[in-house]
Amino acid sequence: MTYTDLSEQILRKQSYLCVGLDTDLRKLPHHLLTEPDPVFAFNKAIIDATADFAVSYKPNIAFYEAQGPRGWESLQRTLEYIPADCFTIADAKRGDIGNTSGLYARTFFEPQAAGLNFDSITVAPYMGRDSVMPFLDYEGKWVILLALTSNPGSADFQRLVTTSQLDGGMAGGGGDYMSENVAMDQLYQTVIKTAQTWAGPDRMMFVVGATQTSELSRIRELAPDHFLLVPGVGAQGGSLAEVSRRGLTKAGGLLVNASRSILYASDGLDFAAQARTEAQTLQKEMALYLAERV
Ligand SMILES: O=c1ccn([C@@H]2O[C@H](COP(=O)(O)O)[C@@H](O)[C@H]2O)c(=O)[nH]1
Repeated sequence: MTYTDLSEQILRKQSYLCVGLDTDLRKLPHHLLTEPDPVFAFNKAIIDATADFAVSYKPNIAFYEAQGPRGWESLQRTLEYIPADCFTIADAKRGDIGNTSGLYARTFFEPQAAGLNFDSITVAPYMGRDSVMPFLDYEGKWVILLALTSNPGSADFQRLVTTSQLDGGMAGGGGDYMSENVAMDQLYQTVIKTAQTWAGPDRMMFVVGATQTSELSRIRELAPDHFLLVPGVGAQGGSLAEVSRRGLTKAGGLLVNASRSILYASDGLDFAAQARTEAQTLQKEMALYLAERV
């Protein structure tokens, strides 16, 4: 899916909702456990119930890998079932030396390899350029790079202040605090600046937690046109209003993820109906913010 396609879907559906398919076998409604593939049966019902209000689906790969081969089959079935007008994200957080990243890219982008054909994958940036480029070798596929994550531990490394030489140094651009030829940035800011020399907004997004709204305006300055994947609304308590106020662009520019708050709104027979209500509530709020944006 292209940048323009995604932006058009957002405007058409009046939504930038990404439904996170963090499907935990232990949390499924009991009546589904007799299905041949309970995880797929659950995902199918959730997708049917939420597709009117979502522009994207994000299976978190950990939930499928934890079930061994049958989890992988559930993932394949789920991906095939997601409507073609929705942007698909493999939340896998991969990245390794180039040779190995190439195999990860094959896994998630080449249907004839592992039976998966995602639009995008989340990638950890800390092994640098050569660990990310193999994903970008796949034309039309997207990298979603972890920048400032939603968890408390994001402060351990991502918020550390780093220095870089402006005259031919690493960051390529001005820093938040300047002294002569040295720019000082937080590490996540260096990630955002440097990664923009690897790919443009048409192939790369950044992960920014909904719990990090104090940094969001600065992030928008650093990456004015990039889509941001924003998890952390719902169960993690992030504010959709704040994220939208600081992050929305003319093209939309946001994919806001909610997983548990939608998937597990009810554990009874009405789980899909309750998931639909949760998704619709978020979409209605998003439509208001889309109308208000400059
Ligand atoms: O910074 C990050 C990066 C990824 N995630 C993932 O998003 C979902 C959030 O789930 P909720 O149930 O809506 O909290 C989950 O798959 C995380 O692994 C994140 O939360 N923060």
